[in-house]
Amino acid sequence: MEKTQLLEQIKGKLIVSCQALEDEPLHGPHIMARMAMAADVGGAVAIRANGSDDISAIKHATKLPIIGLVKRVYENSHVYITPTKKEVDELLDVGVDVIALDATNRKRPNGDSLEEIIRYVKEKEQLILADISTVEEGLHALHLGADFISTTLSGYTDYTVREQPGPDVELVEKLVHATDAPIFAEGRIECPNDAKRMIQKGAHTVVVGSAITRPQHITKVFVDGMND
Ligand SMILES: CC(=O)N[C@H](C=O)[C@@H](O)[C@H](O)[C@H](O)COP(=O)(O)O
Repeated sequence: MEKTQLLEQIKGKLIVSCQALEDEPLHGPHIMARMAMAADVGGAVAIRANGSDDISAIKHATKLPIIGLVKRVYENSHVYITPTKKEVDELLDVGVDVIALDATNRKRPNGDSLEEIIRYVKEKEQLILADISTVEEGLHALHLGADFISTTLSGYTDYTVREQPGPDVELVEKLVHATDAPIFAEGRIECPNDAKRMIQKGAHTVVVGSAITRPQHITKVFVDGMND
C-alpha cells in the first residue's frame, strides 16, 4: 500500500499486534491468523505480526495492511526486532506493507549499523517503522530515512527501564513536539482510555498487542487486580 493511503487509513485508529513466540500458549500461524481475523472483525485497521509463517497465514486470513518484523536473538546483541539484513530479506520474500525494525542506539549483530540496514530497506522501496525508546533515537532514525516512529521499545532498553506500568505518554508528547513525522504509540497500552489518550496527545495511530492478543497477560491483569 502506498504511504499516503496507509497513513490516511490508520490515522487515529487501532493497529493490533498479533504475536505469540514459541514459548507462548497461542504460538502458531493458524492461531495468529485467527487473531488477525478477530482484530479485523473488531475494527482494527492494520496488523503487526512477527515471522514469515505467521505473516503468510495472516495474509490469507485478512486484507488488512501488515507491519512485519522478525524477532531473532543473536549473541552479543540485545537487538532482536528485525536485527539484520537476513530478517529484512525474509520479510521481503513474504511481502509486507511496512517493515518494523529496532532503531535503538544499541549495538547490532554482525557489526551492521542502523544506517546500513535502513539504507538496505529503502533501496527495496519498503516503508520503515522505526522501533525506538527515546526521542533522540526517533529523530536519528528519521534522519536516516525511516518513514514512521513507534515507541515500542520504551522501557525495554537498559537506559529506559521504567518503574511505572502503562504506556510512555511523555515520550509520545515529546516526539510529537520534536517532529512532524507520524508517531505510533505502542507498548503497554492496556485499555481504550490509554489508546484514546495517546491519540489526544498527538500520536498518529496506536498499536496494541498484549491487552488484546495475549490471553495469559489479560488473565494475569484480572488475577492481580482481584488480589489488590
Ligand atoms: C518490546 C517488544 O518486544 N515488543 C514487541 C514488538 O513487536 C511485541 O511483543 C509487543 O507485543 C508489541 O510491541 C505491542 O506492545 P504491547 O504488547 O505492550 O501492547
